[in-house]
Amino acid sequence: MSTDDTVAGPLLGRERRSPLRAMLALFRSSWSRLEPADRQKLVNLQVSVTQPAMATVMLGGAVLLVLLGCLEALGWVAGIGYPPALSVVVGLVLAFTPLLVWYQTRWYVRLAVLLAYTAVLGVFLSVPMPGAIPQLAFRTGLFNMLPIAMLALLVRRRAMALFVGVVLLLSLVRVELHGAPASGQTMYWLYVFATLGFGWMLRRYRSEFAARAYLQSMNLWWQARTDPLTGLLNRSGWEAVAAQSLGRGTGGRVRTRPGCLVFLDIDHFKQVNDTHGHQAGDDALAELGRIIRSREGKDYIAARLGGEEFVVLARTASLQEAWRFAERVRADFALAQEALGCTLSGGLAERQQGEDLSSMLRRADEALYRAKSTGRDRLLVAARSDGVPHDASA
Ligand SMILES: Nc1nc2c(ncn2[C@@H]2O[C@H](COP(=O)(O)OP(=O)(O)OP(=O)(O)O)[C@@H](O)[C@H]2O)c(=O)[nH]1
Repeated sequence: MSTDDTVAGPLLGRERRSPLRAMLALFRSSWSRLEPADRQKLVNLQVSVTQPAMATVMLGGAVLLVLLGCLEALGWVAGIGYPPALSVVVGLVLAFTPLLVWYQTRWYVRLAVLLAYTAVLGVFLSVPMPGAIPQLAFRTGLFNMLPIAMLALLVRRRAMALFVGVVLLLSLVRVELHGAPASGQTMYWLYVFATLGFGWMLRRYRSEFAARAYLQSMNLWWQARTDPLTGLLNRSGWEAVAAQSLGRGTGGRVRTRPGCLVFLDIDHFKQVNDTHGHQAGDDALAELGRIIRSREGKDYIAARLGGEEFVVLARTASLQEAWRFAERVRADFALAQEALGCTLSGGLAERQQGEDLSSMLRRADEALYRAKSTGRDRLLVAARSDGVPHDASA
């Protein structure tokens, strides 16, 4: 899960809607609500889950071909023109393809193996040799189990499209070479398209289910890491998101701006609670959250750490930009809370080479402490760790 997304909408519970609307909703996939990075993660996750099932289905098809070859040799079932021994040998060779699907890491190689496997199995199960007796209805039925299972298991759209192409091509070749089974061409194509349709539906269901479960888990993740009063991240959410964001590069470009941390704390908040009541205190906290959200810039990660302490990591801001942001928040808050006379103090720390989050937080906290002890209602910038003082307001 990419942790720098915004909150992912309401929880997806059991939605009450008409059956028709529920069916149509399957066509508006929840995938569209996922960020590209999350989609990629979900694709990888689904591939890893469906891979063993896919390998098992492929092994099953190969075993079926060996079995048919043996039964044909015994004269228990009618053949379609291929020597039974060849069916057995081809079946045994195909039995190794699941290993390739299992161990091969490149998806397009796996797909090529699957397509080749499908073509070969399709020929031996349902495309007869020209001139052979077309005892085909049940054989084709057996083969068409494969598209249903594979479409339910294929994850990537391109893979699905190519797979459908191979199945249609096989069906076409078979009709061209030998006509449709006794039930007739119309019935045959209905059968083929119903097979593909059901397979596609299963795949749709699977990926929709995965996307919804993923969105649910993302929602729960954010709920557990969001402060309900202010809508900002809570401490654990901020630590996770901010630490991850600090560690992340800027896509190969050298970051010229170091980033800053702003630590804000409402002055005499206990007094606000004691004098005007807890609700007035809550309102002041919510107001500060709203102001921070309205003033924060791109790449800002804001949180309520607890009580009346707020923190903002301005990932790519210069000290001057962070200062201007904090100053606007301080002024907006003083204005909004004029009636209560509620003010804000803050400490700012500019990130130093290789500095981690806890060190920035500690320095900003020291600056905040100095702002509090020198009169409150002000911002101060932390000295660098080598002791050189900063002056961002200049
Ligand atoms: N209304 C409300 N009050 C809270 C909440 N969380 C913590 N507080 C109160 O915030 C107050 C914090 O008080 P102090 O830590 O003494 O800080 P202060 O009074 O702001 O003093 P300075 O920070 O030194 O200016 C306490 O009275 C807490 O009960 C909350 O969610 N809502």
